[in-house]
Amino acid sequence: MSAAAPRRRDLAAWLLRHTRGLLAPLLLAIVLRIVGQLVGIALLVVAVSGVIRATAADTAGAVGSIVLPTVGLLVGLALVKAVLRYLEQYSGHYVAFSALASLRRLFFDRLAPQSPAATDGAASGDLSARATRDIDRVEVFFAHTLPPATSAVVVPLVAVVWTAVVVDPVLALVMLPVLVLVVAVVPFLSGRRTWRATEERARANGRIAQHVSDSVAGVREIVAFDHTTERLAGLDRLGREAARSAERVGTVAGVRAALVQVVQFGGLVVLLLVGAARGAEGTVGWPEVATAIAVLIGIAGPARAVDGFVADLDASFASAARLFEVLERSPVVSDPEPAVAATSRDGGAPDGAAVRFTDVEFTYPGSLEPTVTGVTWSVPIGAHVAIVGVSGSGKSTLTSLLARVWDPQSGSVHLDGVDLRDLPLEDVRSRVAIVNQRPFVFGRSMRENLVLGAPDATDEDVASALHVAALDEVVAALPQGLETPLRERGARLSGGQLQRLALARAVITDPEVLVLDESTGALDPATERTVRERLAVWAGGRRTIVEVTHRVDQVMGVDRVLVLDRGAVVEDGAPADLAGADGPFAALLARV
Ligand SMILES: Nc1ncnc2c1ncn2[C@@H]1O[C@H](COP(=O)(O)OP(=O)(O)OP(=O)(O)O)[C@@H](O)[C@H]1O
Repeated sequence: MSAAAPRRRDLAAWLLRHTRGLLAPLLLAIVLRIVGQLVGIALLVVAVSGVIRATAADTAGAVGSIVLPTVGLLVGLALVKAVLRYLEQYSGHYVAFSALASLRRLFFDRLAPQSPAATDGAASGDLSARATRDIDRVEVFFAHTLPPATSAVVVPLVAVVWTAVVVDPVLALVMLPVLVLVVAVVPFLSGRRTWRATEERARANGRIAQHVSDSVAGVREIVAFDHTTERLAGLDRLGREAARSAERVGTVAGVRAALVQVVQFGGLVVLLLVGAARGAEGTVGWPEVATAIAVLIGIAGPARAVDGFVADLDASFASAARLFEVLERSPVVSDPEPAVAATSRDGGAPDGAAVRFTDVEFTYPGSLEPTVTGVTWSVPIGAHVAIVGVSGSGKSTLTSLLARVWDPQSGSVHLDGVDLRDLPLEDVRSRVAIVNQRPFVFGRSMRENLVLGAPDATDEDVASALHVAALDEVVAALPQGLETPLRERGARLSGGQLQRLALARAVITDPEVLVLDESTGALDPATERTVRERLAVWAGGRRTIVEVTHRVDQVMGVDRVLVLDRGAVVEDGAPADLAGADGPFAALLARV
């Protein structure tokens, strides 16, 4: 994760930077709110002054001539306030939801190049919580922070200045400390502790999301191994942790809200006493005192908004910090700078190698030992090579380096004579296709899953890919054929069908290099034979196939075999030669 936790000021600047285009509607929301709240105070003042003037009138006619225009003015102000409120809410939420949409886009945009470091085997539940719940929480920052924060300062100030000028400066002076306490002091009491508890609550919620998503994904194992009680106990424990931090946040928020009330009502009492004293001196009359009280009551709501949003704002910043962590992480691999034009497949390496590893060394982040060490190896264009070796010897890692999922710390990997780091990533992705051990399918139709990497594929391309993967007959037997809906993770497919779909999905992209990472292991021997034969026809000596497998007996027909042991090449040659030698490959064969 990121080195240092960002400060709130940095987070606010960061959020605004990513949503710069929304500043105009945000400003509009602020202005509308300020004007609307001033109109609200005016409503109170007009009503109070109307009542005072009416009580002073001595005839029914005089009362009517005061009340009727006052009521008319009140109705007019109320309508204006209602329209302003609607427009403020509209623009505020327009800003908030547009900001959320762009943060969501940004989240996936930044996450993709961090894969697999940030995603593999990692907290997918926690990541989902960040992409949904945390982004939603940031809404508070846009819709419920800047407008109320600005109006909480501006509206009371305007009202107090108006009181000083129009009503009485001493009464206005009494209001000032109340405002300072309510807007600038009480809401920030115990801020650091609450912020820490809020951050902890956000992290605890992330852990709960992770626990639940693991439990759902692993429900079969949980039931099979009778692990339900332990999972529930784990969930309870996480729930209690989240509740403890929520309680700390809630307690402080409650105390602060009570203090704000005390200060505001205390202010009213003081204003009344000062007003009475000045009334007794004859400096001001009761109408002025009543007007000042109306103003203080009118600004109570806008001023209290600061305390109202501070707790939510903490939660919003805690969520923003969790987003920041993901969005600002460096990508694992990135495009070359300046961008290099994609090389054509006719360019070719001078030595005719489709793939060349030169003294490659690679250590996973956080690992102490290198997983791949000193690997020098090349694969001729059009060859079918196999990588074998015991479990954990680094076979899959080697294919990840070949597809530039990772970059080696030293040495280089060349595709058609060009260092992978000098090729645009898009180019590498389109020229090298990997079929993983655990392919993922989306909850869409079989066709949509098949053409994932080749959205413009024709029916002919689809039919040919299905044929290579020996999936044509399977699809033909399905009542809905290719339109058969699949469930996420391929729940409606057998393991072998899933592998063949993944193979067809790679073949249809017409890659130069096809990497098969134990991707036929779930096929029955007859189907596997068919797939191998068809793949050979498809490759036609032009496309290169790199296959990782444990089934060493199946690789006797390939052109070359690379034997890995603890990340190093221990043998490299034609399978028949290696089988005849008394080396590691022969030893692996003997174990079959
Ligand atoms: N993302 C990762 N982070 C840290 N270590 C990893 C990661 N992926 C794999 N490893 C480690 O690297 C080593 C080689 O793993 P790799 O998957 O490349 O081996 P393999 O030969 O393909 O194994 P298998 O035949 O079991 O699939 C293992 O010790 C593994 O634990």
